[in-house]
Amino acid sequence: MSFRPEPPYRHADPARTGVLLCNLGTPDAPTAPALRRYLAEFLGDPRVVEIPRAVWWPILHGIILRTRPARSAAKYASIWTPEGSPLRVWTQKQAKMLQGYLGERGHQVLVHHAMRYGQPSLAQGLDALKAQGATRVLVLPLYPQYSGTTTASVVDAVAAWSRGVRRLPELRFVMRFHDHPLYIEALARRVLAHWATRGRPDKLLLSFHGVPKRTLTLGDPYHCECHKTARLLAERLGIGPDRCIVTFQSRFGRAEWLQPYTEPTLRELARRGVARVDVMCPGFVSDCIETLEEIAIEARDAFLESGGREFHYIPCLNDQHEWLVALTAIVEQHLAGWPTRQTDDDEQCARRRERARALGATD
Ligand SMILES: C=CC1=C(C)c2cc3[nH]c(cc4nc(cc5[nH]c(cc1n2)c(C)c5CCC(=O)O)C(CCC(=O)O)=C4C)c(C)c3C=C
Ligand SMILES: [Fe+2]
Ligand SMILES: [Fe+2]
Repeated sequence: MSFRPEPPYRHADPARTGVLLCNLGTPDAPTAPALRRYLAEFLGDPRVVEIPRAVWWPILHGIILRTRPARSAAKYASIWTPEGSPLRVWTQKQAKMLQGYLGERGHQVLVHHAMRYGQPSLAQGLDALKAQGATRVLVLPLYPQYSGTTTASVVDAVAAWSRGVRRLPELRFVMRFHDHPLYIEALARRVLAHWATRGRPDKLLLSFHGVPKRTLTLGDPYHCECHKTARLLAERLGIGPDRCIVTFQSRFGRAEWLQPYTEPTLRELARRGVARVDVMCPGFVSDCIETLEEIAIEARDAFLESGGREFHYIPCLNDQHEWLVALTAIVEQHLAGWPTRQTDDDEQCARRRERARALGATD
C-alpha cells in the first residue's frame, strides 16, 4: 500500500467543508464504444449485479457487452443534447446552483459533482476537494431513496479512495432524503404547476427505477422508501390512493424485479379505459435516459397504442428553485452540529512536522 504525499497543512487553516454531489454516471458519447466502457464499469459493480463473478463475468463480457452497447447508444442518441448527456448537464448545473445558494446563506462551502461510473469520478472529486483544503466532506448521493445498488455503492467508492489517502478528511454521507419535507414539497410544486396549466389526470403514476425483487426480501429498504415518498406526495397533493399508482421501471435480465412494472401497468390502465395519465419519476432528481427515453417516449407510446388518449410526462426536479432550496436545507442540516475547527492539529504538531521535514525525514 502506498500513499500519495500530503501537501503542507497549516495550523491556522480554518476547517473547510466540501460537498460532493454524486450521481450514477452516464456515457461520454451516444456511441457503442462509449457505452461499452460505461456499461462494463457499471454492470461490473457487484453492488449492481449480485451474481458471483465466475458466473456473471462470462455473461457480461461474452453476451451483454457485445449486444447492449449499440442498442443503448441509439436510445441515448435520441435524448442527447448539444451540451451532452442530460444527466451530466443537470448534475453539473445542480452543483453550480447549490454553491450559489449556500454562498447566499453565508456558507463558505466548496461544491463539486462526481459520477459513480465514468467521469468525473468520485476519486477525482474527492482529490479536488482535498487539494482545495477541504478537511471535511459531505458526500451527497443524488438518490432520494436508499438502495444497496446505488447509495451503498457510492460509499464503497469513497472507501476505496480513502485507502490511498494518509490524511483523510472527516467524511459524512447523506444516505437518503426520501421523506424530507422540502423534497416532497419540491415534487408537489412540480406536479401542481403542471396541473395548473394542463388540468388534472385520471391517474397520477409514480414510476421508480426497479431493482431485483430479491433485494427486498434480503432487507433492502428501497421499496419501502419509494412507497413512503409516494404516500407523502399524494397526501401533500390531496389525492387518494385510488388516483395515485406506484410502479417500477427499467427491468434488466430475466429475474423478477419489484412489481408492478411501469409499462404493463400503463397498457392495462389504457385497456381499462383510463383516458389520461400523468407520469412522474420521483426517484430521479435529474432527467436522464430512464425518464426521457423509457418514460417520455417508450411508455407514452405503449399507453397511447393500448387505447389511452392523453399521456403527460412531468419532468424531474432538475434546476427547479424549490429543489435547490431542499438541497441547500439538506446540506445545512448536516453542517449544523459539525465542529467548525479541526481539533487534530495544534501548533506544536505543526512545528514538529516542519522540523522533521527540514531534517529530511520522508515519512
Ligand atoms: C442491471 C441492474 C441495474 C440496477 C440494479 C439498477 C439500479 C438503479 N439504477 C438507478 C438509476 C439509474 N439507472 C440508469 C441507467 C441504467 N440502469 C441500468 C441497470 C441497473 N440499474 C442500466 C443498464 C442503465 C443504462 C441504460 C441502459 O443501457 O438501459 C440511469 C440513467 C443513466 C443515464 O446515463 O442517463 C439512472 C439515473 C437507480 C436509482 C437504481 C436503484 C434504485
Ligand atoms: Fe439503473
Ligand atoms: Fe432503462
